[in-house]
Amino acid sequence: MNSRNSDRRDCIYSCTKKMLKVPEHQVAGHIASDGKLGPLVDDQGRFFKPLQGDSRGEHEAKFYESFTSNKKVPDHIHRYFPVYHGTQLVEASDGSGKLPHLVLDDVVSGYANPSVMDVKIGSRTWYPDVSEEYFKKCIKKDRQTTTVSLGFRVSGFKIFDHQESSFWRAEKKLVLGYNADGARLALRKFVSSNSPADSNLTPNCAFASEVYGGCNGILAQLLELKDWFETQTLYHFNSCSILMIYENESILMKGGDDAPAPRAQVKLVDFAHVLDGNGVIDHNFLGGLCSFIKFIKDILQSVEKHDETDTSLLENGR
Ligand SMILES: O=P(O)(O)O[C@@H]1[C@@H](OP(=O)(O)O)[C@H](OP(=O)(O)O)[C@H](O)[C@H](OP(=O)(O)O)[C@H]1OP(=O)(O)O
Ligand SMILES: Nc1ncnc2c1ncn2[C@@H]1O[C@H](COP(=O)(O)OP(=O)(O)O)[C@@H](O)[C@H]1O
Repeated sequence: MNSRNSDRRDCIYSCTKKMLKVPEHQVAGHIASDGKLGPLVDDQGRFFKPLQGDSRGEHEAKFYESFTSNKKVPDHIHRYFPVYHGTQLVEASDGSGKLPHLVLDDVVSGYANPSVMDVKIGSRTWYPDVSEEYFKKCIKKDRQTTTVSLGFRVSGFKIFDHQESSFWRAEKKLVLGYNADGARLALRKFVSSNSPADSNLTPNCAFASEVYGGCNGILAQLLELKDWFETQTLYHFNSCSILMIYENESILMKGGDDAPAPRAQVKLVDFAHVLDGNGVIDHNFLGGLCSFIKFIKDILQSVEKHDETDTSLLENGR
């Protein structure tokens, strides 16, 4: 491919003449490659998600409009959602001309080398009144993945590999084939410093305490979300994902004067299937979230146990 063609593929100009690119850190969903329709990002920290057909896009835009102005949602919960900046006509990634896109904050834009994981929450991705065809498609995938058995499934992830100074991306086919052990291993691998590419290595969970643990870590954020989900009856978050993001360079610099915090973040994304809660708890999301939290807690406990054993061996001079 000559460089002009490759420039055309990766860089698309919007109506405002801002350079838009295929997101480097997208880990799941529809991807804007090979002439397909998918999200784009600019260099100002904005994420442009094309409104999907068959009303899903309109539905997601309506959710953001409602959620953004909903005074019943506490401020500390708003921070778990990407900031919404309305919709905008943008040159679509599939070359089909200008299409409406949701304009969102790009939640990974502040990171140089983010590790990112998308986990779809809930023990079912279908919901009442969907078409028979959609129901069948969803239930098939829900049974084939850990959605039914665990109440969540890993949809995709990438890790910044320090040894190689490059990103390692989990293969989508393998990720969708995980059973409970596979999901557990992926969650351990996500916070490990040993080579993700080597499937024979046991993940060392070197970053687990800093990323999953601590008062600002992933677990604390998930627990804050759980608190809200235990009482909120405003929305039902069908087929919605939790994104986990952190930067591991900062952890490796620990102890250094300039060492920044790992900035472990939880964000919720994908609201194409959100329904009104109608005064009913979102049991599907809440149940999945509790199960996911248990997996994260178990990893933290196993790391703490390991550290305690090391300390007692040292104290006993062994
Ligand atoms: O197209 P597929 O089969 O990859 O399915 C998409 C899912 O990919 P998956 O293979 O489960 O990781 C995809 O899941 P992720 O975002 O990858 O977790 C979505 O569920 C997507 O539907 P929607 O945009 O939320 O309405 C799904 O898209 P639709 O097929 O519903 O358009
Ligand atoms: N606001 C955002 N900022 C950065 N990345 C995002 C944002 N929203 C979604 N993503 C990335 O795009 C992926 C797919 O998003 P999603 O909304 O689920 O799309 P789809 O509807 O195609 O499944 C996520 O896994 C994440 O990597």
